[in-house]
Amino acid sequence: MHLPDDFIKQMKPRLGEAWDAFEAAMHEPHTRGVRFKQHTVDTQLATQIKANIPPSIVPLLEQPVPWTNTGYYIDLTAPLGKTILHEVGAFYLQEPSAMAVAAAVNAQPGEYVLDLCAAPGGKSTALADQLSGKGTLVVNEIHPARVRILAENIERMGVSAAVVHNAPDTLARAWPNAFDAVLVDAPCSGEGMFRKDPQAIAAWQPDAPEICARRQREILDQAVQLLKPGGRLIYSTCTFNPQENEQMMAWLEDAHGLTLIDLPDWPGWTSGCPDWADGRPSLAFTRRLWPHLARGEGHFVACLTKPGHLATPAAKETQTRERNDKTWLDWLTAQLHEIPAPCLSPIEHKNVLFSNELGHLPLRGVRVLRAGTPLATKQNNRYIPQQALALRLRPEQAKQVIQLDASAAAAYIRGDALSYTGEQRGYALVAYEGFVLGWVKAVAGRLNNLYPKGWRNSHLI
Ligand SMILES: C[S@@+](CC[C@H](N)C(=O)[O-])C[C@H]1O[C@@H](n2cnc3c(N)ncnc32)[C@H](O)[C@@H]1O
Repeated sequence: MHLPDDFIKQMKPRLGEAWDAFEAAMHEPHTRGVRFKQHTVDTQLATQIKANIPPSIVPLLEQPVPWTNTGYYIDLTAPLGKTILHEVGAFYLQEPSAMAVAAAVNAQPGEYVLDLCAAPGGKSTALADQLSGKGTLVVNEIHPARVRILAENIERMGVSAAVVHNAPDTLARAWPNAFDAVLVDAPCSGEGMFRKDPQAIAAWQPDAPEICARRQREILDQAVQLLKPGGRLIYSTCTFNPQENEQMMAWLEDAHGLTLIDLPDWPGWTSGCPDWADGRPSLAFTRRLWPHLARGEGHFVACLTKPGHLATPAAKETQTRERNDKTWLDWLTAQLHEIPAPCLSPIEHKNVLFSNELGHLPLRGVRVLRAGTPLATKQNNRYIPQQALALRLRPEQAKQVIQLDASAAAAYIRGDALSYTGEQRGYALVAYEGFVLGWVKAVAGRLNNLYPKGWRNSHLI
């Protein structure tokens, strides 16, 4: 790997004595990580978390990522992306330093949270875990192809969120002062991706930091409008230069009157460098991960508050066709012990019921890819459950659950019918190692496989 000459020219004088260690680390192999769903975790202690992870995955884990309680380092060759459990959203493969961003957001159940630059969804899926189904999570992506990948990951990970597809200024016009927390995981010059992705090196130009900074200022102008007074703006990049980091935060404090607040001292992270901007002490409240100081590719994270006090949400503006429909509620109650709140009053579109994840946010003026996840298809007043509903559920939430072993789980994901000697009849969830795989319809002697045809796969382990 050859670092761009102009990158060396820019960074070497800044890093001074630390340059040699940084350069040596940039020639080491990159790091790789996996983040488990919060609901697999019933303790804060990393050593005990492992006990709640699917047994077949445990041997593939190295040590915990120290700044999160749900992440582990994994070997570059660990085939986690090819497993059945990855397919059904038991975990998300994520670059370890990126895992700190959700910790900085620290979303609280009940909050309105916006992930403004969300695709492919690494941080969105972590924010959803923090909200644990209580609150409103909106994930936005401007790029048409990337928003589809985001929606797929939201569905695969069983996330309670609305997926929207807009430029930030459109959202700011539609939803001013609407969010308790807005995450701007900004498009950046990607210097922290150099080890992992040779294309990031090829795409880097000497003026990349300045070009990216211009775009980041435009996004941040809109992000501030979207925040409630007193709300939090979390900003992150995976790049090293100060134009997109400390200098951007100094600009944000001055241009919009926001105030930087101190972030936790995550092990191995350092404070941002005030001297790389105008020396203001508040820049030390930001955090940086350097690859020569901690195991990760590199990240910058900051959290700021908007002046004012958090107020109550704007009045509800109902534009959706909500269904407090008895047949639907009866059907849901017959299937589930515990019904996720957004599933109670779904939105119907072309005979498919979608969970309603937008809370009080009005739909007018916003391009919505999915107001929620598909729950069921309606056919002659009967409901056929959708895969996305299954993936939102924990096995214990359903009235009928059939546990599968590894070979039956593989057969299910392939799309095979499964023989069955049990007593359950009708729709049931099938689960493997504590995670829901999908729906079956149990009849005498057989489980009819409802795993969607387009998802079936014979090559998973
Ligand atoms: C660093 S990536 C986000 C990664 C994501 N948060 C995750 O954790 O998976 C930045 C995203 O911003 C999007 N983006 C690019 N230009 C944008 C703009 N002008 N406004 C908003 N988002 C933009 C990119 O398409 C990209 O998906």
